[in-house]
Amino acid sequence: MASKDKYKLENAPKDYNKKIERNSNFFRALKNSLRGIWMILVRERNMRIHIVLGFCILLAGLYYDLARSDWLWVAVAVFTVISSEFLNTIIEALVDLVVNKTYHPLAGLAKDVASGGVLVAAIFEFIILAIIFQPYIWRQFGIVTNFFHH
Ligand SMILES: Nc1ncnc2c1ncn2[C@@H]1O[C@H](COP(=O)(O)OP(=O)(O)OP(=O)(O)O)[C@@H](O)[C@H]1O
Repeated sequence: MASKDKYKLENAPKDYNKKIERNSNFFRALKNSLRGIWMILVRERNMRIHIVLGFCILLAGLYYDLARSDWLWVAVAVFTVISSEFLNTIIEALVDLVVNKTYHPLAGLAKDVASGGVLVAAIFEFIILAIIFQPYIWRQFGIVTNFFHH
């Protein structure tokens, strides 16, 4: 495989000599998991966006010196979106594998529902971030109002 096609697994030749076996030790399992994380970062632009956004949120949280309980909500919001993107990528890969580039309404349904899940998670993240950061951002502009105080 040419190096630029390294991450395009769709066209990878089937290697029947390669064995599929259980991960024999912890470190091999860890290596495969890290490879999974690397693959999703390389292949999915949305995942890179979520990660960059996550870092921006981290910096904003440090800047505004969020309370410990706020950090918990922010972490839940960010990781929910990232998890849903993992699930979306798994479903896309499995659907492509099963239908092998042929059209099927159920394939479309599975992909659309998976990507709908990411959208719902992103809306959840937005709501959490709005609730947490609203007072800090408004104060930045001299407006001291906390909509969600009561
Ligand atoms: N085999 C198929 N049969 C029917 N519809 C399909 C099939 N493959 C894709 N689609 C439709 O095309 C859309 C885009 O599919 P694609 O595989 O390009 O996902 P994507 O653009 O990578 O999605 P995402 O942006 O969530 O990563 C799907 O949501 C689905 O509606």
